Amino acid sequence: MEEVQVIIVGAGPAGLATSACLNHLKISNVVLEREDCYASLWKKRSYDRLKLHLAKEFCELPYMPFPPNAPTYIPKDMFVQYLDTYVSQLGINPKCNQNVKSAFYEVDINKWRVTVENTLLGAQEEYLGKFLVVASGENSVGYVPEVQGLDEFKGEAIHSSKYENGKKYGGKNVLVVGSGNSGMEIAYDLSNSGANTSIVIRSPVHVLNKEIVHFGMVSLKFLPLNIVDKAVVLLGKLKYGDLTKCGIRKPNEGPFYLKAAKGRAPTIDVGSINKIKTGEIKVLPSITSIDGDLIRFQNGNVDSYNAIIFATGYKSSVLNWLQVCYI
Ligand SMILES: NC(=O)C1=CN([C@@H]2O[C@H](COP(=O)(O)OP(=O)(O)OC[C@H]3O[C@@H](n4cnc5c(N)ncnc54)[C@H](OP(=O)(O)O)[C@@H]3O)[C@@H](O)[C@H]2O)C=CC1
Ligand SMILES: O=C(O)C(=O)Cc1c[nH]c2ccccc12
Repeated sequence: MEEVQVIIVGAGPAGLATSACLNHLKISNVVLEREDCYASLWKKRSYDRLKLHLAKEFCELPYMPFPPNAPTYIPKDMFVQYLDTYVSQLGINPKCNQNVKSAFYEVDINKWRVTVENTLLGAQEEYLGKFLVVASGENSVGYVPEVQGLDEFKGEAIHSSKYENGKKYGGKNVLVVGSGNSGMEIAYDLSNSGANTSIVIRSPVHVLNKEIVHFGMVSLKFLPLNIVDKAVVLLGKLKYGDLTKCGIRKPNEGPFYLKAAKGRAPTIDVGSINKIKTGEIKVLPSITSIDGDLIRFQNGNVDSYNAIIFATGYKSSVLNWLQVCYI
């Protein structure tokens, strides 16, 4: 049993940054990580062409700015290098292969008791701490919806977290399901690799580009959110025109409101919108069923596909282990 002031669950950027701040204040802490490395989503479950969508000044962690010569939008590998340097320079010592099974607050001793399975040893370990920080992320477990016939689908079906690049999909009919940032960018990547690409867009979504988002982020320092939302929606309309005829509807609420209130980020266009406009990427409504290699859609379309990439988002795992919630 190890006792510290603060137990941090999750060694992604948020958990690492929390540990760095506590180290700076000389407050004892431990970072527990389920995977065999820190920043596992960045290292193992993100596609090759990924770059941060927000400018570097909005993505740096405490005590370590990006160097002035770093590009404005940091590519994935550079962000991973940055995190490696961060961990070594700020004295962070994440404990990997530590799968948190339960965390509850013991009222008698005023401490959190966290039970962990050491997945290397298969043994159970315990930690006690005055504070618990949940930094296990919103993107913990890939979510794939239930679709009638999916189990017998004749082609390949993967979650977006397993997608690296489009190399092997050239000439294939590929369906991307989901129009969040992963889905839109993967569709673009597939199309660039010569795949006949379609994308399912089932709900309204804001489409902006990174320059408009940057303008919004800077404006938020001076202006209220509803004004910034109006301005960025207008800029989006000037840039892209009316996308409803392409099958992309706009939500009623603004993009920064939706990010702040519901955690839903706008889709940052990296080139897919132009491909949708030219018909290189085909937009489809929800899937109704799958039969062999045939996929049926809500508008009555039926087509044959070689692969499906489910860019349908993630589920948080916190409710699986957090027993008492004082938040
Ligand atoms: N460069 C960057 O900074 C990047 C950042 N990200 C971020 O990572 C996070 C995760 O992104 P992402 O992986 O795109 O996941 P998201 O949760 O953002 O998007 C999931 C998408 O899948 C759709 N969906 C879910 N179930 C179905 C279904 N049954 N049929 C059709 N569509 C469905 C959702 O639609 P609905 O709204 O209808 O549920 C939504 O459009 C986000 O915050 C995103 O912004 C991602 C990629 C790159
Ligand atoms: O990480 C994401 O969800 C992004 O795509 C970048 C992002 C973070 N916060 C935002 C607020 C408005 C627009 C995009 C983002």
